[in-house]
Amino acid sequence: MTELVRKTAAELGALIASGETSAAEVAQAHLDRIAAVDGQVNAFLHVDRDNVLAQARAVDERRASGAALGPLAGVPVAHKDVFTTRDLPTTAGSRILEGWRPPYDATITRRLRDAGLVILGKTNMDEFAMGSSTENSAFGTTHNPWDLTRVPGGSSGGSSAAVAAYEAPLSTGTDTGGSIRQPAAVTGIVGVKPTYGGSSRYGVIAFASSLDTPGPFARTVLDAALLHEAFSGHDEMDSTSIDRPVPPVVEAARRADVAGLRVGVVKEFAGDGYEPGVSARFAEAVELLESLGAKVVEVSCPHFSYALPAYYLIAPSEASSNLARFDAMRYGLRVGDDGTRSAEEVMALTRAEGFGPEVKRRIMLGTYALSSGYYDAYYGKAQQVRTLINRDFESAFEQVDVLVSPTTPTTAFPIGERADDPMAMYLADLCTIPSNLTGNPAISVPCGLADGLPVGLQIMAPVLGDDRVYRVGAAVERALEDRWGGPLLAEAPELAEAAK
Ligand SMILES: NC(=O)C[C@H](N)C(=O)O
Repeated sequence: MTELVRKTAAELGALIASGETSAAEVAQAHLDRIAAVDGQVNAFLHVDRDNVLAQARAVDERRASGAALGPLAGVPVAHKDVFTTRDLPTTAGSRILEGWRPPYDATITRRLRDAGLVILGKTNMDEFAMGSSTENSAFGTTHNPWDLTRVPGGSSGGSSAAVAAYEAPLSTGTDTGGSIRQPAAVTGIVGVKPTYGGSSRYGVIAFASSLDTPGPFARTVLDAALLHEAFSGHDEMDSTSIDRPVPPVVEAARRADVAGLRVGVVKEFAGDGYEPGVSARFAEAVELLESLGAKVVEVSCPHFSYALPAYYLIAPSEASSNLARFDAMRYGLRVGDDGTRSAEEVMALTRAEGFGPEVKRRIMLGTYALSSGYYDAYYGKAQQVRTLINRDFESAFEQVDVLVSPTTPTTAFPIGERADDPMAMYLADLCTIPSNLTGNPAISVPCGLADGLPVGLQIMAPVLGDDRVYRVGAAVERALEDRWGGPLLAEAPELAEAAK
């Protein structure tokens, strides 16, 4: 592994800006790393080497011609395969979109291109972002770089694995119920769910539109903040985009202090179902915050226990509506269209073959929850629970500045362990779902190892208080790195590199 792929995005940006290295060299180093390890990790679904090098050379030319470029110009980024890219396929991990080439870029894709970031490729994911392990991808499972027999989390597991395996310094994901924070936690990296509406959903293939939130993955809190800042800001193409200044996340990540901050420990997120190693690392992180000058109190959020069941009514309901667009006429797969069948028959055959079992399960759940006679009992009730969870957050944030919990109750589980047990899979998002239901920002930062596997600390803040999660996350990162003598990821076993 070359030194270049171990650098942070901030370091790479500075090295490229000073001319010590070029965007082309950085891109080549990452392409070599992908070639050497992705056969084992399977983080990427699409990589177009020539296109990567052409993008990098174009950035080097822009710089040579004196163009003013941002701090991440020339730095590679990998996109979850749910962001449309006009020069690469976009499948959302589904057979139904296999081979689809979007005619346009998502706003986030376009903004990062304009800022000079180089798109390395598209990463694997659970089909339509439904899952917590990437095992629901139609294109094979991604492996956790810490232990290749385990999952990298999900649904954005390709993006977390790519960053943890040094195949990319930065990646994007989407978090509907935890799909950025949970994979970040179990691969020992940083992942952020911004405030809902703070990151554009335009060109992001929709799962549950009132919950879907694009966000960054990185190996440091500062890198995540730099990426967050680079793609954020109001987007008139997304009707739920917030027209307010972007919270000062980079400044907050540099500030990295917690003195005088009030930190609330969520009482409901402990006990049965939490691995002892996860609870122990979490308790130590809370002590650390106290030793850094934070005032720690326990806070009760009584309705958080209903978040998971409410989510599994709301998210499938929205999905059943959003996924109706895959009708065999407009995009991707078309099965049985031999001139003898009606459009309805072709649609039914295509959807039966094109969607995997988890997607079908959710379409059925959602269609049922929205059906006449059941709507008020299920969907309507779940929306009321959402209001109660929002009130829990509001009253908590009258007492404290941030809330903390473990990101997910367990470390990375073995591939196959939960594949046939959807309920066990859903529990991975127990602690992350409340902030999706209400739009609050939250981060996961590494807080240690349990039996050799990474544990994540979740920090949640009030809506539009994204800077606060970066400030506290960076303080924890700095203090733990001082204690450990370096980043947690340095503890990960080296992956064997395939010969060229
Ligand atoms: N997509 C997500 O953010 C969450 C979740 N694991 C789900 O399956 O719905």
